[in-house]
Amino acid sequence: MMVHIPQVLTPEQVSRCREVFAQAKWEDGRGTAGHQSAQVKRNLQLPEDSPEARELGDLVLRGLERSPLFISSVLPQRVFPPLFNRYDTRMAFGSHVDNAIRPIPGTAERLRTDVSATLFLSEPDSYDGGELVVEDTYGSHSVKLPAGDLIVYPASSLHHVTPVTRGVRLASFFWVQSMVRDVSQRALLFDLDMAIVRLNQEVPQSPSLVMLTGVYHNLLRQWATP
Ligand SMILES: O=C(O)CCC(=O)C(=O)O
Ligand SMILES: [Fe+2]
Repeated sequence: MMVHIPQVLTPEQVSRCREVFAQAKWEDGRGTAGHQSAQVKRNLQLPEDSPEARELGDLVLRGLERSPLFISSVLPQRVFPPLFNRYDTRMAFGSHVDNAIRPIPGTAERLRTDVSATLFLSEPDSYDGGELVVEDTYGSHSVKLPAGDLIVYPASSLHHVTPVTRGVRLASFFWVQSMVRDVSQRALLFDLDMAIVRLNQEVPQSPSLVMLTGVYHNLLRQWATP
């Protein structure tokens, strides 16, 4: 299940990110990669514990909290502090699966990565290449979104970023531990939630809304580990 979540950041917030990026010290992205992905990763990142990553990470986290589509599709339990990457011309990230467990920087805790996320921060016409390509059982999906938009996809998916052939691709990326670990259960809850929202618009007083909302919460009660 891939979900496109538009406008998690406003154009002003995207501009603030680019302003900070222009002054920041970037480091080799291989520092946070696992053994296999380090071999195919060619990009730059802001250091995890830098004040820049913390300031911009907070912007992203606040954007996520305001997004009903993010909450409904991901059912977040914990969000990894957002990281930021940059692909200059000729940089790319080959095919890999993200590490299942990640230490949360600055804490003794760890997060299970159920959902992976990329928030695009460069306008699509400012660079060529740099598509995020995600494989699932229905084939491969190529994603390049307007600055400020987010894509979420199962962290279990093989994915890669194609080489940037012109310009610079900037993004935020992070992982989420979901209250519902199983992707097919999450997808069912998301479909049900969207159907309830639609029915509420089409037939606002429908008695079926009460029953369907009950089914939603009772499924969540069975499947969620809050
Ligand atoms: O840059 C992206 O869109 C994805 C980055 C990624 O796959 C990773 O850091 O694991
Ligand atoms: Fe990845």
